[in-house]
Amino acid sequence: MGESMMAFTGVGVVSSNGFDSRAASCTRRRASRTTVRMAEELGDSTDKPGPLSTMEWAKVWFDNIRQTYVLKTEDEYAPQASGDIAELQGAFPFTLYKYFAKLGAVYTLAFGPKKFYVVSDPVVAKHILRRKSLLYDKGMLADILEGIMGKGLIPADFETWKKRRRAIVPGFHEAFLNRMIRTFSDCTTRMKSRINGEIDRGKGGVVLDLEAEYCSLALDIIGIAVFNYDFNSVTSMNPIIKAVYRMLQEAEWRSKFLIPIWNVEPLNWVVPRLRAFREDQKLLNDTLDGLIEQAVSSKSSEDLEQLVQRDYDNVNDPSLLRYLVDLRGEEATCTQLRDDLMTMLIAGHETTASLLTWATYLILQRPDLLERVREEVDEVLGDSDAPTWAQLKQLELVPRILAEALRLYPQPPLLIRRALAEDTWPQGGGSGRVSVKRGSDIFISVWNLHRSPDLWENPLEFDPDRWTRPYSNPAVKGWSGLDPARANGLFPNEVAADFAFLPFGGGSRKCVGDQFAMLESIVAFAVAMRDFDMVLLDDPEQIERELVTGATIHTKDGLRVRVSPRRKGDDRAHDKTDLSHDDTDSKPKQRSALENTVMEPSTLASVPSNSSS
Ligand code: HEM
Repeated sequence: MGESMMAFTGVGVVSSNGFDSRAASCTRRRASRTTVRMAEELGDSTDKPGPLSTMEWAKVWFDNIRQTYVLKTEDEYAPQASGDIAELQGAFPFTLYKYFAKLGAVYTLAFGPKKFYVVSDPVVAKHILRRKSLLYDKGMLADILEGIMGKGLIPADFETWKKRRRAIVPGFHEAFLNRMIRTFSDCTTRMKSRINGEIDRGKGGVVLDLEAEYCSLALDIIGIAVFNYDFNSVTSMNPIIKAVYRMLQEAEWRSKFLIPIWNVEPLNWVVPRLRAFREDQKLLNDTLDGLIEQAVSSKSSEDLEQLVQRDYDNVNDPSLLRYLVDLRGEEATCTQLRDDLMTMLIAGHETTASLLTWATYLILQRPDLLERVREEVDEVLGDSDAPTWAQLKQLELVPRILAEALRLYPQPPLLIRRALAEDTWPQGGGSGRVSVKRGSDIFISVWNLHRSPDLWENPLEFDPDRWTRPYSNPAVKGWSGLDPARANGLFPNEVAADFAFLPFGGGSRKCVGDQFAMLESIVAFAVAMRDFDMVLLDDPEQIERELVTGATIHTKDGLRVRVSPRRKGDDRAHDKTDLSHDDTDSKPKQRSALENTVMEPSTLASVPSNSSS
């Protein structure tokens, strides 16, 4: 099934992922606040119902088959989409948008014994992700990822998740993030030097696949941040890097595969693909085990308060592994630590690379915005390759561009949940209140939410300045609209748009690495835009037509860009072809490409105005 897997603190800024990283002296209060906050995020449900038994599953599937194929009746509450399953493979999230236009903000899809609710409504999304989060788990996503991430945060059972989340979230404290800014700039500088080397060899310009460049950059950064291991994939390739890439591809492939054949143990030794995966997994596990053993052998048990006061500028190993091993009171087995690390490696790698890819793709079609970005970055960072947190906080347009890239290309485009108890959803913009049974599978379509004409002005337009203008639609009952004043931090998040914008999810399962990822992307994007002139070589309309998706959204064959050193002022006045796809005309080109990809505006107009009833 083509569903997807998947998910700033400054001094005095409260992080939205459950951790308030104020001054170090507040640490004890902060630790208990993490627990309180977590309780709040778990919503107003009281107990977490357990997973379904085999007998319960048999009944759910029997009822689905009976309703869909024997009685041929629709769900009592939500319209049902009918379509060719082949149409859904590969382009699944985008196809869901077409059905959204026809059927509204909540509808169902049926395949064999399976039935899915597709939700494109911010009020219902908030209900599921935040208000009643205890009534839902990750369902199919956990089934798919367990073989890769074990009991890491994404597929873990509830008790393990609660314990590990409580340990991991405070690990992204201010001193750690501050130290990571140095890692972001060091790795970005390394990428820059390599590109400059290629440019020199190419006599002034070179054609690069920027998607691959950003992928290497993000891998190097996450390796250092999570387990203090430098893959150095920006400049080299070795068996471990290859194994990581194949593991990521496997996670992506499994997320699209209908039958979980990898759960049939003997097949893992017979099917070549699964056998190769096992070998990669062993290589990677051995490497991680070695790093974990090393960390454990030099363990220095400390309280959270002491850990966040460490002099991160001077420690040899600033990694999350070091923090998790040293954290007193949350001791974990080596296997658990490995699962934690593997989960963060996978969750934090391609997501960030995709964000950088799409932000670059979008800005290269808007020379007017590129000029503004360069003005901002020149003014705030000057020529520095080592920005400070204080400088990063002064950037305004860059974070808005990244937020807008995440709006148009959310990573992942779908969030997956399963109802563990009967529940009735609020009306929101839908045509009526929907009741779901225990065992119902749900896709929250972030792609649809982010492009809904009910929730955004000119939803398909790349308009980073929208994040400065309030927007509301009283017809979507219970939705408080976009209010830039609610964006409490360096970038607009789900709170600013009241769950119409879910770049990092929301509620108790919200991304733990949101601020890390945004800081990383701000550094890399700002430096790349400041220092290079780039020309998009492929036709944006074709790129849009051929989007590929799994856990993240990719171009079909990479983002081909001609890169040369940035020419400033007079130099550039002599040659106007270096800035972007077509910089002779500063009118936005973005809109038409986006419109052609997914849905005609006329179709959009026919989206039932969910809002009226
Ligand atoms: C631009 C980059 C990123 C994006 C767009 C992103 C997006 C997301 C989203 C949407 C979720 C929620 C999934 C759900 O509710 O089902 C999530 C969860 C998660 N993310 Fe991220 N993420 C990014 C970077 C990172 C990084 C850098 C890390 C780690 C260093 C990370 C670690 C995680 C983990 C562990 C979870 C699971 C949390 C839980 O279930 O408690 N992510 N991410």
